[in-house]
Amino acid sequence: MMKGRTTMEVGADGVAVITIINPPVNSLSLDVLQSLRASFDEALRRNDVKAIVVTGAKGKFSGGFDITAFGGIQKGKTESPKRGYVAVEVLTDIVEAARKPSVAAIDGLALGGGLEVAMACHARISTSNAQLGLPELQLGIIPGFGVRGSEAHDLGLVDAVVPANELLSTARRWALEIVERRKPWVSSLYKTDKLEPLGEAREILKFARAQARKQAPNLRHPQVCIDVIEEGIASGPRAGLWKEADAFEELLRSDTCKSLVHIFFAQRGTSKVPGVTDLGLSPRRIKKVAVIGGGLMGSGIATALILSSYPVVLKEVNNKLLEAGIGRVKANLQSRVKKGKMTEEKFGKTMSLIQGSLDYDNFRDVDIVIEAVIENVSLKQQIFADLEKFCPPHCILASNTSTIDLNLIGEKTRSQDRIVGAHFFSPAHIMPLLEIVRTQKTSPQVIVDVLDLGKKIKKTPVIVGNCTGFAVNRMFFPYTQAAMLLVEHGTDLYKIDRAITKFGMPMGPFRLVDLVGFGVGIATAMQYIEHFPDRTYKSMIIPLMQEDKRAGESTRKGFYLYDDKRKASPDPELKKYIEKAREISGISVDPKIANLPEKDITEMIFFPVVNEACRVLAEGIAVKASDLDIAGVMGMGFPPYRGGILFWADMLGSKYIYSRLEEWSKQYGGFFKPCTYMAEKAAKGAPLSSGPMEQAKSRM
Ligand SMILES: C[C@H](O)CC(=O)SCCNC(=O)CCNC(=O)[C@H](O)C(C)(C)COP(=O)(O)OP(=O)(O)OC[C@H]1O[C@@H](n2cnc3c(N)ncnc32)[C@H](O)[C@@H]1OP(=O)(O)O
Repeated sequence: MMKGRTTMEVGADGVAVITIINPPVNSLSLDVLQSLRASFDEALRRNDVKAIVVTGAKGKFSGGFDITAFGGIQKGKTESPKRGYVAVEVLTDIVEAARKPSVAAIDGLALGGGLEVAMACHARISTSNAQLGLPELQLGIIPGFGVRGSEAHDLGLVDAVVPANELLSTARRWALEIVERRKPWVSSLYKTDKLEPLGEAREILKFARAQARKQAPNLRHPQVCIDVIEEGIASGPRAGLWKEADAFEELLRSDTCKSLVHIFFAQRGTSKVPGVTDLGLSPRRIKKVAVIGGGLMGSGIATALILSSYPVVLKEVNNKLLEAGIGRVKANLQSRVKKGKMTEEKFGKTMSLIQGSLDYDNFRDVDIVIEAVIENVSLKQQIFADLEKFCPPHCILASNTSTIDLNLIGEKTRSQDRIVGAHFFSPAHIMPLLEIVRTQKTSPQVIVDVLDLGKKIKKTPVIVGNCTGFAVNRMFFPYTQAAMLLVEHGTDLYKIDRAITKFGMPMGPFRLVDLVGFGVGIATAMQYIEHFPDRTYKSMIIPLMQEDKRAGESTRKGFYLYDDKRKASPDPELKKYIEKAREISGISVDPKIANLPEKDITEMIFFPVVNEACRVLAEGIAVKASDLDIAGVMGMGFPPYRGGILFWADMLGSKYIYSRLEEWSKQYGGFFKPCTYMAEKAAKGAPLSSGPMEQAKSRM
């Protein structure tokens, strides 16, 4: 079956309009490229065609090369096109070198290969809002940036910006004016007016290389991108094109590219949930939201909502707390103003969307309530019973709890079908993940509504089942515990944080505990001790430190010491707490663990996380492995270029991970014991992400 095509219509003015058609984003499949080539051949052959306009159907120029084709090439199922086929043969030798001029008419988007098609034309006309960019670095290939049409005009990337309804007529006229030599006939490939002399260019590239190394030390493709640019500048455009073709072929097969392409589709796949999103339900419109609790989480959630233009009622129990809550929202927005991301006018408008309240009077017309009070079961039960009385019967009742069973929260109501978890990650107006927790009674309509709200406030929603810690906190509880175990057995704690940040996490486990605060750390550890006693590593390090009034960054002392600027530095005093903790647990320093190489540190920290992710998958808490990959990337900052926790694990192989965990569990105890699911996968040499073998008893 053909995957996309182009059409060509020749007008009385002698302009052939070639339209790319491949919904939903007019991506450039090989079929589209073949057809583009055929349309160009025909336009060049026909005597009634003087000039060409290239555009995309339904207001989108093109979203770039067809990413779905990458998977086939990477797995060796489909052949990749001949070396240089796209960039040299089609775009340069047919489009750019054509005897008749072409103009790109760009609306919506021109990304990646889409922008390259536009660049191969001899002029570009765009709408002011069109999105132009080369986002390929995000896929592990080259290169990457993006601008809007009007900015592209300032940069000289497009030649004119016009309203959408004048786009085609302007492009046609422009194309004819090139024929008549009233407008310049420009080949982008040979343009040099923005290039510095070679020596200077090399200095700039050297600087760019250093910057890229600093920002992305684990990534090779940004460096390759710079190599290709240098080749183009030093040896000429065609040499650059061929180097690009070779680099593309190589990078396409890299683990980084495979991981990032996986993340691209996994992210879009989180909102596809069998039995929920395939029932034909449309999301109901949410006009007004209430948030209960103006603490750190509540104020962050309220900020996220008003930033996306939702009117919000923020409820607190007294004036003082209410003022503090609204003050936090204000501070969140002010920080955007300071960074130049928000104008004063927009600040005022956004703040006007929030209304404080001390009672439920303003709850009579809200469509969803998000409760974000402290983690106290009876308090939450009371709130939900009140909500049932004061809110309209259609209103969704959501809780931001990170640990408490939702069935328990809704126990005193008859509204179980509209109770749902909306678990945000702190800071809620910044972190991109939203865990939507459903119980067996939550109605699909409610889930569809919350999914839609999540997307509207620019979160990536992941739907999970109800259990202690849900998906993210549950998968990652062994992250800190493994770190404590290693320290008690002799690894230097700062070495652990260094190894883990080198791996690509935004911060190591100790820096993270400092940030979260020891109070929260101990409270959640208690939950794990209660619910997963067989595999919780109990260390006294944190409680001992807390007794000494060290409670993390907020007290300026935790595993690190913090100065006025929140800069962390190691503290030699920690030794005494670690030694005391060892005394209590009866553990002595193991020379092997004291001298662990970084690779082993990383594995001993992350394989228990993989193990727990397997349990979450086997229990049906997540619908599919890729949802857990996204949850870890968006909620914990697991490096996307490693594809997410289970994707990464599968690259190492289930057998290897299982054997390492087995070995450690014999030496260091049940904390490392591989779960049954992993044992079964390893025995068959099957990928961990392949899902439960028997129908898992779904907890959703
Ligand atoms: C040779 C070149 O250098 C190589 C390349 O061109 S590589 C490709 C470069 N292009 C990109 O990276 C763009 C990737 N796409 C995007 O950023 C976004 O999808 C977008 C901005 C185009 C649209 O975003 P949005 O409107 O939010 O819709 P979104 O849900 O992301 O996409 C809609 C659908 O189009 C698909 N899609 C988007 N871009 C695609 C592409 N380039 N190829 C194939 N499918 C694509 C998505 O998978 C999704 O499919 P689904 O409905 O089955 O889930």
